[in-house]
Parts: sequence; C-alpha cells; structure tokens
Amino acid sequence: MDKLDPKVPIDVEEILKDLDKYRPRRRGWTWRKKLPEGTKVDRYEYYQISEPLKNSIPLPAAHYFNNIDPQPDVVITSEIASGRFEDDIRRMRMAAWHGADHIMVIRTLGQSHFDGLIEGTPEGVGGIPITRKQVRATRKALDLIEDEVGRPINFHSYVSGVAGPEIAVLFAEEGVNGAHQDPQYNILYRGVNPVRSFVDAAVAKKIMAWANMLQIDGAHNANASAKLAWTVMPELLVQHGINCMFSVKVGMPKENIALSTVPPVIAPLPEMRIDLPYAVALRELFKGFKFRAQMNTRYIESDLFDATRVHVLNAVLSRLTSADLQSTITPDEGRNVPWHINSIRGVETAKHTLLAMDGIKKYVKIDQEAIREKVRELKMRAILMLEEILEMGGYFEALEAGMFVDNGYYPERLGDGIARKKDGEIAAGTVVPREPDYMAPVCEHFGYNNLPDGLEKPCDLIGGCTFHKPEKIQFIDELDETDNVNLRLQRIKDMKARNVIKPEVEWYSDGWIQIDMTFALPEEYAEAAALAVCEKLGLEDPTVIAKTVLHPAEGTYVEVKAKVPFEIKIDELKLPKKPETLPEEEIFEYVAKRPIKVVAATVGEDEHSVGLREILDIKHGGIEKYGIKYVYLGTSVPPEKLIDAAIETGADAILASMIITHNDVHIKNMRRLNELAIEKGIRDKVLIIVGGTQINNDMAVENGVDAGFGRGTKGIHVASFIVKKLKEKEGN
Ligand SMILES: Cc1ncc(COP(=O)(O)O)c(/C=N/CC[C@H](N)C(=O)O)c1O
Repeated sequence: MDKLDPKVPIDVEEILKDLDKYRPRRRGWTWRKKLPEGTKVDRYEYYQISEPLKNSIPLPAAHYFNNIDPQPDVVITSEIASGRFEDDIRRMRMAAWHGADHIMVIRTLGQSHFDGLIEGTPEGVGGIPITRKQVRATRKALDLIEDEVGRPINFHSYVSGVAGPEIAVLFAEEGVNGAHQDPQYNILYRGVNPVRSFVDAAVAKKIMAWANMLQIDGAHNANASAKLAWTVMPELLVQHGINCMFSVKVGMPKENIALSTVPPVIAPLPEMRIDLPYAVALRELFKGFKFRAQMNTRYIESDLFDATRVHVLNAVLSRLTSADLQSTITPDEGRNVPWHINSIRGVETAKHTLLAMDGIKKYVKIDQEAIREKVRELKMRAILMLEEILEMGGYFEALEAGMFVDNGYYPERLGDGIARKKDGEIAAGTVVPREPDYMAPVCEHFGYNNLPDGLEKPCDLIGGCTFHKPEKIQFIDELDETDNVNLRLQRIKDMKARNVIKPEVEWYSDGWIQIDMTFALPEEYAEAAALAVCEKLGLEDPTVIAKTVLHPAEGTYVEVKAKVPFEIKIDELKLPKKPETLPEEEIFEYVAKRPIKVVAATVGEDEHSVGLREILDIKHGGIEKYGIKYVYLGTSVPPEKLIDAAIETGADAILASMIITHNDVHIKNMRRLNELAIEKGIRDKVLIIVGGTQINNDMAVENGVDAGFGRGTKGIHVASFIVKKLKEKEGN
C-alpha cells in the first residue's frame, strides 16, 4: 500500500507486512510552514496560520464559511495510546484529519522502570509498550497518513528511565521525531538514582541531538505532583533551567529544546491573573527555546466540559504570550484512557481557540507595567532557589535535602519535598567510570572515548554502526506467541468476514458506549438508578464515569459507560436518505435572478408553528435568509385556504406543516392539497412541500405531494429543493 484512500480504513496487516525492511523517510522534527501575515483564506485575513491540508475535517461551523479549514501556525499535539498500536494508528489518522501534526504516544507500565527494551505487547493500564515493532509500524503508518493530509507528522514518545539511552538509540534508528527527556523526571517521579539518571540523560540527549529530535522536558510533572500547583512556580523555572542548560551543554540546539509549560492554576482561582505572569516570566527567561503549552492535568476532573474550558483557556494563554506546540491532553484523561472522540475533541479545542485568537495581539497587549512586579518576583524566587542549591553544594545535595517538589512557595519551605539519595534509589552504583583505554566504536557517543586519530567517524572501525548502516539493525518481529498484534487482528478479521460491527471507544468494536441521563434524585441514588437502567437495557459492565450535581435534592446528571452484548449486522442497516443541499452561493445567486415566493401554514386542526417558523425565518437560517419571500397564513389553516392563497399570490410553492398525525390526518391533508391543486388547475405550477416531525419523503411522495421533510430539517434543505425543482422545470 503506497497511499491511503480516504474512503477506505487503514489496513493494519498491510502496515505490518515487510516491517523488517521498513526505513524511516526522514530524521528529525518538522515545524509547520507558516504563511505570511495577512494571508487571506476565502475572504478572511489571518496572521498566525500555516499551510493548509490536502484532506481534513474542518471545525463544525466551517460549512457556513465555504468549509475553510485554516491551520494555526502552532504544532498541535494529540496524545494517543490505547495500549494497542493497531487501534492507535486509526485514531492517529482521525487526529491528523482534524489538524494534529504531533502524535505523542503515552508509554505504558511506567516503562521508565524497565532496565531494557521490551518486546511483545504487554498491555498496561494505559499507554502502549514501546517496542521496535510498535515504533516502526506506527512511523510507517504515519508516513501514509501524512501523505493523505499533506503535512509532515511528528511522532513522539519518551526517552527516560534506566533504559533511556537504549530507547534513544531505538528512536534515532526508527525515525522518531520527538521525545520527552528530562533526568529530573526519572529521579523525582520514577526513583532512579540521580547520578545514573544524568549520565544516561547525557548519552540519550547526544543521540537525540544527532537525530534532530525535538525534546520536551518534564517540568509539568512538578505541577502534577504538588499539592497546590502554584507553589512550585519558582521551582518550575529552576527545573526548566537545569534541563535546558544541561541539554545545551550536551550539544542539543536550543531550537530543539521545548519547555513543557503548564498553567499553575485553574478556576475557581483567578486563573489568568496567576498564570499570565508565570507564562511571561518563563518566556522572558528562556528566550530562544521552544514552548510546548500543555493544559493543566493536575486539576483535570472527569467533567468533559470543565476539561475543555481548561483547555480553551490554556490555548488563549498561548496566544496572549507564545507557544510553538499546543498539547491537547484529552478531556477524558480524568476518567479513562483517552477515547477516540475525546482525542479529537482535544485537537478541535486547540484548533478552534488558536484560530479564534488569530492575530489578537494586534488589539490586545499585556500591560507590561502592571505585570512587571509579579514577573520580577517569580524570577527572583527562582534565582534565590538556584543560589541556595549552589550553597547546598549543588543539585545532588539539594535533592538529598528534599529541595524539590516541596509544597512551600519558595523561599517558604514546608519540608515535604521529594528527597532522593545521590547514592541510593533504583540502579544506584551502576555508573562505572571509563578506563583510560575505554573505546566505543560507535557514533554520537557522549563523553570520554579513546578513539584512534584520523577516523572519519568512530563506526568506521567496525564497518558502520546502526546509525550509518541501518541494515545492521536487528528487527525482532514477535517474542510472545500468546500476546501479539497478529492474534488481536484475528478477532477483527472474523468480525469483518461476518460483516458485523460493535460500537467502540478506543479499540476496534470494543463494544463500549457512553450514555448519560438525569434523575430527580440525590447523587448516590442517581448513580444507582443509572446503573439499574443499564441492567434493564441488558448492557454489560456498566460503570459511572462522571456525574454533575444539578441540585442536592432536585437532580443529578450521570454519565455511564457500558458494553453492548450484541453485534450489529451491517447488511441489515437501513441508511437514511440525506436531504440534498445546494451550496448557499448557488441559492443566493438563483433567487437574486429569479424571485421565489411561497405560502406557508400549519394545516388542519394543528396549532404547532415553531418548526415551520424556523424553516421560514431568517433567524434560524430559514428560507428568508436566501431571499425567498413568504406569506405565512398561521396555524389550523384549511387546505382550501392554502391553495387559494397560492393562486392569489402566484406562489411557486406551498409549505404545509403537519405535526399532528392522529388517525393519519397528515396523510389525508397531503392528499387533499394535491387534489385541490389539480381541481384548481395549478398542480403543475406549484410545488407542494410538507414537513413535520413524523413526516418522511417517501410517505409524502406516495400521497401526491412533491417532498416531505422530517425532524432536523433546516431552511437550506427546503430552499435547495425549491431551487433544484425550479431549475429542472426551467431546464437549467
Ligand atoms: C519527562 C518524562 N519522561 C517520561 C515520561 C513517561 O514515561 P514513564 O511513564 O515510562 O515514566 C513522562 C510522562 N509524562 C506524562 C506525559 C504528559 N501526558 C505530557 O503530555 O507531557 C515525562 O514527563
């Protein structure tokens, strides 16, 4: 398979074929290609956008604006890892179409612990085991996906933990484009020995620099670990400083060093007044580095809407200051391993907000005077902390003293920091000083290496290393006969062979659905009632994943996930006929040249008028919006009166609304309208269109009228039908 067809699902088996021969098409990170300020998309000016995509899915409201889908200048990240890379590949394609060009793969099992690379696909609680097969299959799939959307896609994972250097070599060999790498992370959060962690980091960073990989640091983890995230603001600046300077010293270019910055707080605190000075201080201190904005995950709850609001505000902060990457921790990270829909929602939130705030700095400026004091204070606190670390004897001593992730707002100290022993923790005592005659005949090897003179590159001594002779890479397909992707794909093949499907949230046809309901009950009763509803529906494994108390006594909203116990036979599905619509411009142009008039009423003994008014009035995009004139006769209008009005006004169409259907009164009225129009000799001059919640087109045509519109109909559907029919009548 050399290219994807937008109408065909990606074929994972094709991806897996000849993986041993796959070579990555490039090495290193790709930024978006920015367009000049003032670039027009359709008739609108933009100041912060990049080249458009070949294939994409625009924002929901784009259809009002000729379906434009401008791409912000900022790289947008989607963090995807369900534990099964074969399903992640599908979601990566979904995310790419919505505008993600940075696919970050959460690792599973806290792989930082592993002291070697793992093979096979042990599924962790969330995330994916990083193996050469998974990395290679994913990069190969992303090659196809980037060709389909027409923009390079960066593949990203994590280089950390006791196998960090090996992972770095794997990623450099396999064309991974970005990775988290921060020795402080391994020490503080994975308990790796401090000396080992920094030595590993130097080795790994040098390899990443050669592979031109973008590095994201791990400072955000201090936010996520602190009791009150704002108290670690000074420390975050210090942590960024340590990782940035260490990376520069190892040889990483600044433009490949991205600071992972998370807003310290969230409402109900006065969020932006606390986050903005911090964001400004960070960008002033680290000018020349890159900024990866990440929404706050410390305070992420199970409420999807709350998470989305947090995300919007984070992207607003990015536009008010600056960001090179906008991460989209999915809104459901607070309740389950991200689902397809929520990964996509995250990308849409980022794209929507970045576009909404395009060029905002032309009108909105940060009052540098007003914010100066706060920015200065944060910098001072950080500098004082760095000075104290030096007084304590340096980083390792400060670690031992529990200087980091202390919940006091430095210089205030609560003494509850994470202390790590310089000579303790995982893999302590495993750093062996190199002997004077130490020599490693491999390239990009950090540190002392007693190489002979005159070498063009170290690996010339062994006829090439895997960086320069990729054919030397040993590719192991599978180690585990019982737990591997080939077995998992078998289940999918069986279902496809039977042409059946189940709903899914993260894995192909995993059977999960989400239903939400509201009860006039206090929360614990509402939860129980929601589970009871699922039992009665015969759903399996119902689990409450979120709830909102609407009022302690009046009501509770509950979201439940559960599995359906049945399969859907695709052959038996009745596909609804979608009402055709013409492009709005075509309707505007036709009506401007050829005025159209209709008469409209709710016929018979029927007082419902709301639906018809929405089809008519300009407010809801009714037909009036397109210049079509209408005479509205009101409700409970006899069919005779409607026909007479059509004659008097020379109407081109009759719009008859029928909501009541007792004793098939709507059918009788359709037939009556048709008969009357024939009797009065106007049937061929006037379109008869009926509408209502119980109406469908087949039923309408069977009973003598020209069209029937049901639930969800909009003005554009009716206007399109009228124009289409008149064009047919007039032969053009
Ligand atoms: C510097 C660093 N190294 C490794 C890991 C992960 O690696 P293990 O889980 O194997 O320890 C992380 C994780 N951060 C969370 C990602 C977050 N969702 C993000 O978008 O940044 C990390 O920050």
